[in-house]
Amino acid sequence: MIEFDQVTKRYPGGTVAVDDLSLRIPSNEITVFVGPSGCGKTTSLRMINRTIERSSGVISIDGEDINDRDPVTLRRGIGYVIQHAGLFPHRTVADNIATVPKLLGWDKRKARATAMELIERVGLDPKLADRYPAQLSGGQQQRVGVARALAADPLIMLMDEPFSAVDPIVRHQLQEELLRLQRDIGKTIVFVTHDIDEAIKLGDNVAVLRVGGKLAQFAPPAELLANPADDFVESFIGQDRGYRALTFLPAADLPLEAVPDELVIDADGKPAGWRVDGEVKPLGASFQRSDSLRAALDSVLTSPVGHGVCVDEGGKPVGVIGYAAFSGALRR
Ligand SMILES: Nc1ncnc2c1ncn2[C@@H]1O[C@H](COP(=O)(O)OP(=O)(O)OP(=O)(O)O)[C@@H](O)[C@H]1O
Repeated sequence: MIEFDQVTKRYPGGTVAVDDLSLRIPSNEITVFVGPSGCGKTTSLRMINRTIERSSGVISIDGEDINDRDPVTLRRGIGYVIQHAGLFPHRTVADNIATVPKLLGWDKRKARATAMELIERVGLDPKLADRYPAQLSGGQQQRVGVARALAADPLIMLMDEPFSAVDPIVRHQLQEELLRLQRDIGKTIVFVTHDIDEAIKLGDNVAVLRVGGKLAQFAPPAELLANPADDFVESFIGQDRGYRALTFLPAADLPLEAVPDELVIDADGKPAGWRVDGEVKPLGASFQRSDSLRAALDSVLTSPVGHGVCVDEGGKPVGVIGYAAFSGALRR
């Protein structure tokens, strides 16, 4: 766990970039710092690896004050990914990735083998290993940046707007890959973005900061969407928060109604459609208990009779729901 305890950063000249910040960043999860430009996100992030020194308060990692650690060793144990990847232009992809292993004195063969393994892990073609950064697309460069940060197998990864400089489609892919990668590696990731949608998509927890470096709210995405702490958080989240919250809430608690006779069941016991005025109409989408409320609502919206079908893992119907099931869903 990384803990901020009443941390303040005052730059020479008097700007208070971070003001009395206290929060606990859980291990093995993604925590996102989000907020408008100048609210102190980068400053907060960089105080963790001491590339910026705090003015007061304490930042600790697993209970140990980071100021008691040697900054160089501290930094080697913390991966760091920035916008535009920040790759060394005169080093190949493999050599860029092997930067920290080499600094740590690994032999060449081991460093190369680790680089090749990471190239595949972040979804890059191994043929790119001997290219230079300028010969890669923006999205590929970011993947190399992530691979480089992972090379020494750090417990913590700091990511500062890593996906901001690529187009929306590549950005979406990189976000998906980060989530996939994180399911395997389970690092403690602190991620900075100004994009609330990115924060909600990636974060297990989201810290919303306001200008002046004050924490406005620290909560999981579903909680943020359902219960914004104040008007600032609400307006920062933007429109459709009720609808967006459905993605994070489980369908498991929805009250199911009995399967009605109008549901047509095929020879395998699976739902095949709805009988409406003597005709069989297509079923629409079905959902499982383990899906989100969004999937459940989709099943209602796509049903010809306004009833979504809940199926078990074998695809057999266990009950149905109507629109009324969603009333008050966010207030539970
Ligand atoms: N080296 C510095 N010297 C003086 N003031 C600074 C310095 N670095 C940042 N600041 C100021 O501190 C405040 C917070 O900056 P910071 O870069 O942490 O914000 P941010 O939320 O990451 O912004 P952005 O989204 O625009 O990158 C800003 O007002 C900024 O101008």
